[in-house]
Amino acid sequence: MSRDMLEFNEDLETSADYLRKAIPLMVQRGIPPTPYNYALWYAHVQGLNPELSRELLAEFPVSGSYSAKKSESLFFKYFIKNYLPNNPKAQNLLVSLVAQLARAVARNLAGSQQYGDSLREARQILDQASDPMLIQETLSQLLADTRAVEGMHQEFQGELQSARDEVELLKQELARTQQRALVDALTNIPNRRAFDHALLRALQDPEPPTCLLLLDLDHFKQCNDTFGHLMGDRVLQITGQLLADLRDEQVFVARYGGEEFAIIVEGRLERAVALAEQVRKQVSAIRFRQKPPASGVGTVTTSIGVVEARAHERPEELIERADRALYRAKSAGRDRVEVGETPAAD
Ligand SMILES: Nc1nc2c(ncn2[C@@H]2O[C@H](COP(=O)(O)OP(=O)(O)OP(=O)(O)O)[C@@H](O)[C@H]2O)c(=O)[nH]1
Repeated sequence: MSRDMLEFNEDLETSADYLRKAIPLMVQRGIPPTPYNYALWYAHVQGLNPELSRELLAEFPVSGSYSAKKSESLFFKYFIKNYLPNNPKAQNLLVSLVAQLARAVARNLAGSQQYGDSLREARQILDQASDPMLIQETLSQLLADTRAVEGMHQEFQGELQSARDEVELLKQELARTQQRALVDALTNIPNRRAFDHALLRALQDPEPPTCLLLLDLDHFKQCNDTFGHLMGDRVLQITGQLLADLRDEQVFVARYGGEEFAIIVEGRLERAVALAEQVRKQVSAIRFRQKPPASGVGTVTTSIGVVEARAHERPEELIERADRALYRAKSAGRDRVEVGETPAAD
């Protein structure tokens, strides 16, 4: 989870406790109970985002004056923009959820205040009353008020529960969005962005060594020109599927872009080279047909550059070396695997 993310997965008791802590802080500063403000101060007492807390306390000191604009911009910064990037559906859901919760809290607060008043009133009467009828009446009234407030709290708990359910739906929606952002739409395998993350992660751990394979389909322009762009897409999909079938704990595959693919192997160079040879052969075995009335059968080959990472090598350096090896494979006639300089060459 990025440190910008705010999570709301506490149980009912804890969330009610957070609200109880947030409200006096808002009252102290004369902050109106708007949805934005509830969300901000709730997140502050939750204490999970020190940056938000710092900024909130700096913008709204006890003696300072309230500004709706400032509060709105903080809400957008910490909730909408960072929490749900590029997902208007989830953003709208979140806004309506906060508004709904704020209404529930306001109702609950007003009810509690009324109950407090009726308790005080009852106490005054009981302190002075000597008439048993009046005492009886006051106690009955108190009992009725207590029941009413109990009911109201139950309703509030129900509203908190339904808010929790909605937050759960929002989280699932967010997870789906994040997942979609990491998958290539045509081949359904991880995309360049996912590859960047995976390579960075792999390089952080020196053991086992990390190898990188860069694959580029040969003369793919010609394939598109002869068989049509749709068939070209199909070839990319088949290649993606073929690579996906190679995946295991140590092998990560991705569409690197266009007609290029990448494979990260967490293991020795020998294993990576063997895998590259296997892929090269499998790709060259792919057959595809022109649409009737044409009857040509197409084949495709691939050139592959393979390198093993050096100690502390940065991703861009490793990619650059794999790219150089790939370029050599192309220059040497294509449909071949070229291995970059080994770590020992340094
Ligand atoms: N069908 C299809 N073609 C694509 C896609 N992405 C890139 N291409 C095509 O891939 C071709 C790549 O061509 P070039 O970079 O000239 O390379 P090449 O023809 O493969 O030749 P070499 O790499 O030198 O062997 C271009 O014609 C692109 O239009 C895609 O998603 N679908």
